[in-house]
Amino acid sequence: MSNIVWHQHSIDQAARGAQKGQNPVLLWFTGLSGSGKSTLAGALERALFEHGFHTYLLDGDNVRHGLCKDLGFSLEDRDENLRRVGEVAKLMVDSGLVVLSAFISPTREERDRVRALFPQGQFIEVHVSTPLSVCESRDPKGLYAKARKGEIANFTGISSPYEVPESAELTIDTSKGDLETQVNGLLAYLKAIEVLNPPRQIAGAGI
Ligand SMILES: Nc1ncnc2c1ncn2[C@@H]1O[C@H](COP(=O)(O)OS(=O)(=O)O)[C@@H](OP(=O)(O)O)[C@H]1O
Ligand SMILES: Nc1ncnc2c1ncn2[C@@H]1O[C@H](COP(=O)(O)OP(=O)(O)O)[C@@H](O)[C@H]1O
Repeated sequence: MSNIVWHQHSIDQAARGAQKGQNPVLLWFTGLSGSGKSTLAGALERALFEHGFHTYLLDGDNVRHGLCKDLGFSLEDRDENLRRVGEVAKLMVDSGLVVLSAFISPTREERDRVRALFPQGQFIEVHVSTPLSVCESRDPKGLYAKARKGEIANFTGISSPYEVPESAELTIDTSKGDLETQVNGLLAYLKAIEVLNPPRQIAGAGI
């Protein structure tokens, strides 16, 4: 690595964000399987998209079909999964996007490693805190039933740990309230931290 020097290009993250009329951030949804990460992140992305914002949603199930198709669910493989996702999310934020991600991301160390890739305030951890009992009763993919029967090894919450975040920016339990209220709460948060209402002018660009 010592022979590789960072090349600073003239178009930077601030310019790309300003062109899109937004301040780029990463919204990191973490929680048990079935807690509602994909549903919440998907509904928030739709609301942002419909308001004209430029977004991208990285979803665990989808990323594991391509970029991370070689990885399983040991703690080492999850670490590598989240390392790759963190780096991809960083590039996407650098491109000026509002990035959303939906990964179980079961350990504090993994989540903090991704957080450390970003300046203060740009990584927003959303703990989807729906209790295990509710996630298990939902079981939309039948995975909990299989895990209980021992047919899936290392299943989060059953035979593999989930470490509850200690300092998430937001916590949402999807067994309480409705999706619309939860999405409105997220939008209000993004508005309060000025992701949604930055100046749109690019100084000196003549446009
Ligand atoms: N052993 C085991 N444990 C947990 N989850 C499992 C497992 N095997 C398969 N699945 C399915 O994979 C989805 C989780 O992938 P992630 O990339 O989000 O996991 S991780 O962040 O690397 O821990 C997860 O998707 P979600 O239900 O959307 O969370 C499951 O459908
Ligand atoms: N906000 C919500 N309110 C009520 N039920 C929800 C909500 N979000 C998800 N669900 C239910 O939970 C199930 C799992 O949601 P999903 O988004 O796939 O979770 P995850 O991505 O965390 O695995 C869905 O099929 C749905 O029935």
